[in-house]
Amino acid sequence: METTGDLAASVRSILESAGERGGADAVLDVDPRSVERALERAEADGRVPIIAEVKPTSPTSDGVRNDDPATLAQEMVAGGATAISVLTEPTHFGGSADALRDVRAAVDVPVLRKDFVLEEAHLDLVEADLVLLIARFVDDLAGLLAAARDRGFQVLVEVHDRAELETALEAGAEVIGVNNRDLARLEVDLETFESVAPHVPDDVTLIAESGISTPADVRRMREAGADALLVGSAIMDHAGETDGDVRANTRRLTTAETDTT
Ligand SMILES: O=C(O)c1ccccc1NCC(=O)[C@H](O)[C@H](O)COP(=O)(O)O
Repeated sequence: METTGDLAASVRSILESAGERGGADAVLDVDPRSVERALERAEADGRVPIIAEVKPTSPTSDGVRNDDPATLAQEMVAGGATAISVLTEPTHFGGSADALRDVRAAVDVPVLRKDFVLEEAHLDLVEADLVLLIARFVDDLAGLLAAARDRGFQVLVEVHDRAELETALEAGAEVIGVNNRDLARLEVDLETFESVAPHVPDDVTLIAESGISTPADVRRMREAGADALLVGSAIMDHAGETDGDVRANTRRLTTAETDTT
């Protein structure tokens, strides 16, 4: 696992906290909502498949939103979101397992657990339909992927470059996210997705992550091959530039391919 290399101080701190967090007493047995079917439904409806993220704050956010996570998620679904991502990391993102439980009970779309899962016991914190594994931070990606699937989770493996993509493919990942955020400087660059996407096999579900703000960004990522897009900040609007209307912010992105005005 990469812990000391070229990483922002906040990311090193996130990893330290993650390493100290325990697991749970029982091994989970999840009955997941299908991500593939949710994507098919969105495409059939003419909605851009957006995974909208309940992200109270983050090291790069301009503020904190303390709204009820379940209400936020319902508003995102009303705006056309295909799935919901919920941060469960507590110390840097304001997330919690309870938030994810509440969200999953309040919506009927798949819910992604967004966290820094480093070892098998971390998987058992809370049920979700999809769990994130970050290729760079996991020692035995194939082993953790298998452990997650054994519990019933679908797995999103996050990569940032070609080498991490190869690691993910060798481990058997079927859903891959390319993170446009560079974890050394925490800057986003949509060219990251554009440079990695052509090397992803067609049978992999491909997700563009981070830094997607506008309908033009959505169209750009879709043209580069994204089957779905993970969006947090532009929907949460921590700075309150859009009156915090997450339904409208989600709708602006889910309609990006039909409303080009
Ligand atoms: O968002 C951050 O500030 C951040 C900092 C350090 C590590 C990870 C971080 N974000 C995690 C994510 O993957 C994003 O929340 C997600 O991709 C959505 O990104 P965005 O739409 O840019 O909020």
